[in-house]
Amino acid sequence: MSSATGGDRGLESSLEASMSSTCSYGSTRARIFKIIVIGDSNVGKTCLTYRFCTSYFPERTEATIGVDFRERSVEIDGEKIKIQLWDTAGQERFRKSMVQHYYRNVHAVVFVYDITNMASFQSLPAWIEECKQHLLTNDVPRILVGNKCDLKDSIQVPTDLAQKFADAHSMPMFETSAKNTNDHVEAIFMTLAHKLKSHKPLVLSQPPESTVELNSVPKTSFPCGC
Ligand SMILES: Nc1nc2c(ncn2[C@@H]2O[C@H](COP(=O)(O)OP(=O)(O)OP(=O)(O)O)[C@@H](O)[C@H]2O)c(=O)[nH]1
Ligand SMILES: [Mg+2]
Repeated sequence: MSSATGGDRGLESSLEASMSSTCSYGSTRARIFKIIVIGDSNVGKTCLTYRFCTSYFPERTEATIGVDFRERSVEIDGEKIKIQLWDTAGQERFRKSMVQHYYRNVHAVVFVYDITNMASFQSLPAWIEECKQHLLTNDVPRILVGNKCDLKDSIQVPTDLAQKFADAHSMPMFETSAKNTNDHVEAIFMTLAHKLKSHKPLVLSQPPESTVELNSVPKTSFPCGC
């Protein structure tokens, strides 16, 4: 895992380098998909990305400062793909200087809210607006994830409300728990990876923005299984 905070030129350069769209596995080139994970502080972005990339739930997390990267290589239909998750800071003071980097060459966006925290759900329009302001069009696949569904007694955001919101924004919606081992975290990111993989780049050696053509996301849902 690597991380970056604002003001560090070295890290900024490595950030730019990490944005290339392919990497080598021996003689094979693998496509890299950059997925940004955004949402309010404390919703569980770091835990979700950990769960997918390491299979573990971190016992203790600190508020993310700037952005952390986690990667996982997967094989889909015989093709090696690198999924690069950008775990962004939810706190305004920890994200300001890095925001312009998040949105460059993004292949997909994961919006996260906490199902036990209505305010985190109500913040979603602001996160969507921020994406718009950074010129992310609706062609970039986006999914909505309600986290912490293991906390059944504290639910504040009903599934049907979240589903309506997701439908209104043409996003698939998933409820999950980074804490529970069998709560779809793997399936959620793999669904996204399948979607990205099915969009063949036009020319592999071009920069990502001109090589990946992405279609709009169908309406699907994946409510909490716990
Ligand atoms: N019960 C439960 N707690 C969770 C879950 N996911 C995260 N948490 C807890 O929620 C708190 C915040 O988790 P983080 O992953 O650090 O939140 P974040 O969204 O990355 O926060 P920022 O980095 O500040 O933006 C931690 O105490 C986690 O242990 C979950 O699925 N269930
Ligand atoms: Mg975090």
